Amino acid sequence: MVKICCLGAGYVGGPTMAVIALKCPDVEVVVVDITSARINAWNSEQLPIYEPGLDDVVKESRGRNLFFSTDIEKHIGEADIVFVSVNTPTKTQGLGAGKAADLTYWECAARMIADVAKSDKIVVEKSTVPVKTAEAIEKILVHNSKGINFQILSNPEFLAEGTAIQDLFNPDRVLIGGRETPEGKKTVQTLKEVYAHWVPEDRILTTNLWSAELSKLAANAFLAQRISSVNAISALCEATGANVSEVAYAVGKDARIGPKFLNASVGFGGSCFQKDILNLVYICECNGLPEVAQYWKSVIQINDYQKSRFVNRVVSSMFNTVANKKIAMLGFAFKKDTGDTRETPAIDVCNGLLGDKANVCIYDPQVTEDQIERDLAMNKFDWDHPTHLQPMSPMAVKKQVTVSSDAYSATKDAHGVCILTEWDEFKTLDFTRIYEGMQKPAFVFDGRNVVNPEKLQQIGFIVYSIGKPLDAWMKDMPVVA
Ligand SMILES: NC(=O)c1ccc[n+]([C@@H]2O[C@H](COP(=O)([O-])OP(=O)(O)OC[C@H]3O[C@@H](n4cnc5c(N)ncnc54)[C@H](O)[C@@H]3O)[C@@H](O)[C@H]2O)c1
Ligand SMILES: O=c1ccn([C@@H]2O[C@H](COP(=O)(O)OP(=O)(O)O[C@H]3O[C@H](CO)[C@@H](O)[C@H](O)[C@H]3O)[C@@H](O)[C@H]2O)c(=O)[nH]1
Repeated sequence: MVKICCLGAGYVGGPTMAVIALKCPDVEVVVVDITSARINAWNSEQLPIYEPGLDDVVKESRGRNLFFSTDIEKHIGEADIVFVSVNTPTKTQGLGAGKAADLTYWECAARMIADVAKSDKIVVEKSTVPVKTAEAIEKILVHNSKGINFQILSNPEFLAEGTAIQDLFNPDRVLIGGRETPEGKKTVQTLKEVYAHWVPEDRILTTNLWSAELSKLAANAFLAQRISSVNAISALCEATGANVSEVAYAVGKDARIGPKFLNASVGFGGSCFQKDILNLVYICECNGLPEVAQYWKSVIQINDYQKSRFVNRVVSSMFNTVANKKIAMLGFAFKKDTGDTRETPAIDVCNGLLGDKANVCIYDPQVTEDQIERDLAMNKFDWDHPTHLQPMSPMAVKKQVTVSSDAYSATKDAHGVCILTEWDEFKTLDFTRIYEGMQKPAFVFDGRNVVNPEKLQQIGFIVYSIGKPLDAWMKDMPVVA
């Protein structure tokens, strides 16, 4: 029986390994982590992450050929294939701070593998890493082990949160990069056989190591670039009376462009896009390519612009002040169907409103009050660090922020409602009831284009929808971006 051990029981390690175990009953999969609370949760009824379909997948394999453990040494020792899916956040200090990937966790993992391995192993990069990381990892493994043969593969993960299970069941592609030596090719084949249990062969791509590592950063950069492109156009739509949904539809009808990933929004969030583009920018700078670095940096600059544009629109529409006004925030997660708040635009929007002295009342179906407090107390780029390293929530957050358990109480007596996550339940809210409970004039600022602006205007709301023709109320109001 092939034995797999995965270091890192997070958003990637957990679901990915659960699917491998489900699809390959002849393979034993053990997911290990340094955080025992996370492992305990994976072994309980309340999994540590919310992901549609995940519970069923875990239930079917857990205890059969899927295990979660904190005994890292034992399971690395027994494994034939060691996946490493530890976090690779943006560095917050020192050389490359705010841009470069922090490989501390990866290096620790590699040293641990070298330390405890007593038999040959295939080590698989599952985390997103800078191109050429495999070379450094190989050196650590070789220099610190006693004659053991390590083969390294790059197998970046392309799942998106909220659709992780369907993405893993039916991936557009699985990418495996390896050394172009006979042994390297054999190793690629071994991993290919694992995925071949359920992924059609023509979707399993094999490349050299550097192409695989770089393809992951490039794919995220391309995806984020589409969002920044449509968001940039959304600002022009508001200035001219064009409708961004109509423009995106017309543009996306061109088969060369395609319709996906063209939804204008308050900005992209999540643990990957910003981090990976910053990493790409840093790599370009280190390779003497400042123009290329600037090109990708602009994707993030437009994203930051979009978030501040949204806050400024809220404040300027409400008589240029939100001081002491209750603003309801519907949605805090970075997208629907996840409880993940890493780099969610809601943090920036909330901070912007708090800076203008608003009282913000937040409702999100999957995000806890504790999480919101932690997020609002964090410095930028602190998001992917262990909980115990995060600063405590300051009193200001406690004073100005409340969390509600439903949309109706969150919006009660509010002056304005900001929609920041496209949860399905927000599409079917009773907005007449919400309007009746609010201060007048009542505003809705839709950062995800989930409501029908005309219908809400008929109820009496003043409505702002990203990139849509402006409400008469806002037409002549200058907005400083
Ligand atoms: N989240 C996503 O949707 C996604 C998708 C594709 C790729 N990625 C990439 O995958 C990697 C992991 O992302 P994530 O979202 O799962 O992160 P995460 O923070 O949810 O999980 C990482 C886990 O690794 C553990 N860890 C750290 N050092 C360890 C060690 N030495 N041994 C064992 N466990 C250790 C941490 O305790 C944590 O539980 C990142 O590089 C990320 O860029 C993420
Ligand atoms: O048209 C769109 C599509 C997405 N978003 C936003 O973009 C962010 C990221 O969304 P998405 O890409 O769906 O989720 P992630 O889980 O961040 O997944 C991305 O990042 C992962 C981590 O690297 C990759 O594996 C995935 O392929 C890649 O889609 C979210 O805030 C979305 O709301 C938009 O604003 N408009």
